[in-house]
Amino acid sequence: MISPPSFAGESTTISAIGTLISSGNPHGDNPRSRSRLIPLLSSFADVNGNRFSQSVDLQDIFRRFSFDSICRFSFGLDPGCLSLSLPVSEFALAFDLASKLSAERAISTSPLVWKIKRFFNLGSEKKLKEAIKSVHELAEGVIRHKRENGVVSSSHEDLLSRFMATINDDVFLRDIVISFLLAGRDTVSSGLTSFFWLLSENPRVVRLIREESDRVMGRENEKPVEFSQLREMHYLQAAVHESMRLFPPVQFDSKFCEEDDVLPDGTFVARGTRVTYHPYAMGRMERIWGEDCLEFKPERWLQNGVFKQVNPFKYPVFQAGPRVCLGKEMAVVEMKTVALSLIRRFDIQVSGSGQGPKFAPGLTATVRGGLPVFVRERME
Ligand code: HEM
Repeated sequence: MISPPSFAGESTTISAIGTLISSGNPHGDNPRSRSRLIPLLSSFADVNGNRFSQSVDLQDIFRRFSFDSICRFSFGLDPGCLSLSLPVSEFALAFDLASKLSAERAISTSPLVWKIKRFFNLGSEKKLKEAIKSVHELAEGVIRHKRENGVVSSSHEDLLSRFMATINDDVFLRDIVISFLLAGRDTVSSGLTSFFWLLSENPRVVRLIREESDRVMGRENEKPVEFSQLREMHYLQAAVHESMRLFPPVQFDSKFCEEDDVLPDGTFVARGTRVTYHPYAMGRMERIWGEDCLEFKPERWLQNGVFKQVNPFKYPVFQAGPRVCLGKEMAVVEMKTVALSLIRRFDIQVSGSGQGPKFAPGLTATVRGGLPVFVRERME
């Protein structure tokens, strides 16, 4: 039986994430090539620290971060997408294309259209087939690399090694690699991207997060946050949850009914029916969240200053019931650690903000055109 992704323990997760945020050179290679989140954003921040200068696509940076992070955590590999040169990862590109084309299938007017294209190997279906082939080859490469480097039997530190120690089926292992990339990469970067858009519109929330973290960690403390400190930051926890209420990374999700069934409210669902739950719509329903449902208000999650979790069926951002997200805790810890390290260090302003983000079709919410921001060293 494989343990869920939090097997390494939250404090281990934090230290692995911390390496990606600020470290130079974990393997003794060229420090420039291993620059991470803070050095990368510093390179875009205004040198005098007193005005905003060039803009950078924060969504792209977060996608690179979460790709490096999930590869390290799940496969013990480091693709180095956060290097200062912002290298293009073949794996990430093929993966993005396959996700985009799969999502476009779901919104096509009739499944007949893509089925005909697939049959004749035409247009988007031809491209999808090629992208899937690349993803498969690259995922198989990850497994081969681990076998050749002999890390499987000695190290169980990453998830893939754990699977490889007990499972010999290469197709199964390949699908594990792909599932974890899909589940853990774009979701976290999407959550962070929307959070920074909301923060840019709500400086009051930034101020309160800073005040809370200064109280817990000390104003001048530049060390990475510790897990015990993170647990004390109820306002930050509330702000991250509130952000995903309004902008859930998985905006909607469908299931197909295997047998005739009846929903708890008495609705009959025939076998084969597609049933969709919609966290994006639910997060904006007055009936569920009250009259102020469209406001970004972390306080709604606090009772006497303490974060209060809500029923996952009211807030199905991570699904609910037996198929709830296995990486939920890790994802929230990752988001809080990254957000905090940037909020404490930089002032980040979305360029041309005012309009809400517009999303591109995809399996996870992706802002069309990215999230251009200006960065400067923190002023207050
Ligand atoms: C903010 C970040 C995340 C969000 C919003 C999120 C959301 C979700 C949702 C909605 C599902 C259900 C999908 C479905 O039933 O079709 C799911 C499943 C899953 N997630 Fe996450 N996820 C996040 C991050 C992660 C991370 C970082 C990992 C791994 C390290 C992960 C691993 C998984 C796995 C393995 C499943 C499948 C569980 C199963 O089917 O039993 N997730 N996630």
